[in-house]
Amino acid sequence: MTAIELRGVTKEFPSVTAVSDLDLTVEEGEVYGFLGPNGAGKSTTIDMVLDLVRPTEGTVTVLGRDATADSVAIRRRTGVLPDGFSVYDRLSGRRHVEFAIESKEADAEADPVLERVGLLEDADRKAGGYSKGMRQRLALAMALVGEPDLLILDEPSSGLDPAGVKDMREIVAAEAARGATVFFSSHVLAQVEAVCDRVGILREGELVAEDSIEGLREAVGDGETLEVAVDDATDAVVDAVRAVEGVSRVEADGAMLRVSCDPGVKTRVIAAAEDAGAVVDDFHTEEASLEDLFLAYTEGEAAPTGREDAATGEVDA
Ligand SMILES: Nc1ncnc2c1ncn2[C@@H]1O[C@H](COP(=O)(O)OP(=O)(O)OP(=O)(O)O)[C@@H](O)[C@H]1O
Repeated sequence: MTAIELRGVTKEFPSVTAVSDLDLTVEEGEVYGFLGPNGAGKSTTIDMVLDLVRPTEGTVTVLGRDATADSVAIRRRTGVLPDGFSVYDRLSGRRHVEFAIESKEADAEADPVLERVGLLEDADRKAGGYSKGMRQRLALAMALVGEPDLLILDEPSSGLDPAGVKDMREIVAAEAARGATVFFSSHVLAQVEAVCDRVGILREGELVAEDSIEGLREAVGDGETLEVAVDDATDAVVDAVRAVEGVSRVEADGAMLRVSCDPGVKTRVIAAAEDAGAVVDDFHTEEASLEDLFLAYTEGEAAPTGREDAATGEVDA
């Protein structure tokens, strides 16, 4: 069974098409990162999965059920951490979790889940006095109630300090290990890289890439940057390196050369620099960061070749 399946889903608002003919499949047990720039249609997609918004066209199936017809049953097996969660100021943290237990009719106690998110000591305080990070931990606690089959986390690390981000990452890993599916939308790309098996990148309502991070790196192609520390990055050295086959770009910053090149031409780059009179002190390669990949897929003409294949999921990981 797939956890989330969208087929030909379009959502038109009066002035904008937020999601356009979207096909998306999230397998059971998968941690799926959902990325895209502002306004790409991520929240609208999540809202359709949760039946808060109805598609103009297409079908949404969640945990094997129709998202519209069976929304109550789906909600009972789904934990949601919404973007911009607001607390009931006068209720305690514990009361919030109890409320989640009651509304899901879960056979669960509040304290273990409060402890899991690090809020047990503050559980009896009014949530109105919680810090932003504490509110986010509370939202996560409510999402975790009743061991849901599907966790939908919209910007889960928002407002969390580094310790909170680490806790959240460990909780996502533990939930996945227990067999839950996690659908994770985020702008914090390092988070996505750390926890997700696969990512989908949405752009103007369409899925422009879907693969493992590794697969996306390969699809982008020239994902490698070689940093070479030399005694003196003269014009002659830069020109010699630029002339090496497989080098697409060279930047000189003081005594540091940054070389964008195909994998496998490293040795020739170093040799060319030395032949041109440079003394190479040190070198190392950097893989394309997720930021680089994200920009490559979402910014205008810079979209990489292979994107069309990636969009149909045909790029091998
Ligand atoms: N209720 C609505 N009425 C009209 N337009 C809407 C509505 N909800 C969303 N939109 C529009 O649909 C498009 C997609 O918005 P959406 O909130 O889904 O994007 P997003 O990827 O979640 O963005 P962000 O990262 O900024 O939260 C935007 O152009 C937005 O203005």
